[in-house]
Amino acid sequence: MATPTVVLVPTWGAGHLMSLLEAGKRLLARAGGALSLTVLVMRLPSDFEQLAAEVAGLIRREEASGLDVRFVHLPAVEPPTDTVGIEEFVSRFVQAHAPHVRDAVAALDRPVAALVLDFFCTTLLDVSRDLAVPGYVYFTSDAAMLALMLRLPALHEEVTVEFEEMEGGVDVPGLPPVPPTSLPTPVMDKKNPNYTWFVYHGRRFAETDGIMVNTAAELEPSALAAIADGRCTRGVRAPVIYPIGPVISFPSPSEKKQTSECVRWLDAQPPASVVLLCFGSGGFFPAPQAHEVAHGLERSGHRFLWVLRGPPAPGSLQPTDANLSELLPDGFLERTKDRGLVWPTWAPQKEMLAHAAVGGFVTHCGWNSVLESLWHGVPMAPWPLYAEQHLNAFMLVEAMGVAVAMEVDRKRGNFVEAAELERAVKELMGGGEEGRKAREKAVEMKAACRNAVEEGGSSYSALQRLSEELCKGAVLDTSN
Ligand SMILES: COc1cc(-c2[o+]c3cc(O)cc([O-])c3cc2O[C@@H]2O[C@H](CO)[C@H](O)[C@H](O)[C@H]2O)cc(OC)c1O
Ligand SMILES: O=c1ccn([C@@H]2O[C@H](COP(=O)(O)OP(=O)(O)O)[C@@H](O)[C@H]2O)c(=O)[nH]1
Repeated sequence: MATPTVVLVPTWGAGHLMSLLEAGKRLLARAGGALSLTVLVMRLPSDFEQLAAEVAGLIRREEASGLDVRFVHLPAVEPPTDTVGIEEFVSRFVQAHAPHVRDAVAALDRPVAALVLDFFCTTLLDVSRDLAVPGYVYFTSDAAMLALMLRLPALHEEVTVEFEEMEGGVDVPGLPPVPPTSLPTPVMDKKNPNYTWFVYHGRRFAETDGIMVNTAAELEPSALAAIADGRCTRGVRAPVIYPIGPVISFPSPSEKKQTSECVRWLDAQPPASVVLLCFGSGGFFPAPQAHEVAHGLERSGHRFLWVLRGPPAPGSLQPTDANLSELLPDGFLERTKDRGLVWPTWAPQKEMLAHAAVGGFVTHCGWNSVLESLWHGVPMAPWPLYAEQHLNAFMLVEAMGVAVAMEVDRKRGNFVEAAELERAVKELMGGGEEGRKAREKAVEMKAACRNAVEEGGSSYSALQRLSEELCKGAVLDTSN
């Protein structure tokens, strides 16, 4: 019999595709040759040209890796043109692929052990049901966000006004009461279709055979316990949760490129002396905000490495390389040249966080960035920008204690004043009690992350359980 296959259905964001693929490869390793991977690839619309090229590059690298991973390209679909945001767009674009997903899975020449769907793809649970194949979700973000999404269908009924208008914090079991201003962007506006899609996905998560989540039991014990106990899904069966993280994909030695100039700059700095600022695949600053950051960094007196991107070109969602003379105050680069570097393009973030010179991280709180920071024991100052990042920021400070608080004005486009950045950087890099505690906690989390994925660790064992579960059910024939 051909090796049974696990079918992965990713979406394409930087933090989604790589993460799901890496999780799939770890599952293969645990199955010891008893499973293979099939990845269904959706053709991106023409305005995602740059992203499509990155996805194609990634697929070429994986195909050359010698692992049992096959890529199946799905026929193109007409993208929806009347959507209001990324959440609605991705959900409807994926939904339009359902017949192609069904045909592609039914046509596979090997038994299918399961469909593993990115969290925007829950409409495809209908396909798994139709083909009688187990359906799982891979959740690329944290257990806190998962708890909120599972709780959302009931919260929607209980809270009849906008969350911002309610008294007190939002009740999500396993989390401290969540200030409405820390909710993910789509949850801030109930009339928006993005919100409706989030309620939909939250409801469908409870129908899965299991949810793999990119966290470790030791990082978020309270949120994970609340989900497992059914407190987030009262009245409905609690989904089976597999915390398998941190799932971080590191380049293999053969994939390692030349050392970047920004990493060489770090080589010349003292240990734990540099604050790194980097804002994910989508973060950028217009000139007024860049000026505030520059003044804040200059006044902090600390060494810095600042990854600064400029606004996207018209019709694109991706930041451009920064034009530093347009974005920065006059004379800033000259005045700070002995202790700072502004890097205007994509940066090797994982390598930078691994560097001994980096002592703190001002981050947009994308979950992959958070995990990379914890993996290296680097404490953070949160500057959330979009998606679920405000919730992540809240959890990093209030529940995990690995970050110092920073005031971000969400009503002014997540604006941070120079004086506030200066204060937070001083706290993070030296200064007071809050910074000291965050540094201590980050070191604890580093050990927890590494233990979790080692043989016998909590995430290793969760992946082992899942792999056994999938191998047991992998005799399904979808061909009839
Ligand atoms: C699929 O393509 C993209 C997805 C996102 C995106 O959008 C998003 C919207 C939300 O309201 C909540 C989210 O959690 C979310 C997540 C998300 O992608 C990133 O996912 C990471 C792991 O979950 C991470 O936590 C980041 O914070 C998210 O930004 C965004 C995007 O372009 C920026 C896509 O192309
Ligand atoms: O200049 C950059 C910006 C981002 N990243 C990587 O891109 C991913 C971003 O994922 P995250 O979930 O943090 O945020 P998103 O970009 O999805 O909002 C992380 O692996 C980062 O290390 C990087 O390598 N260089």
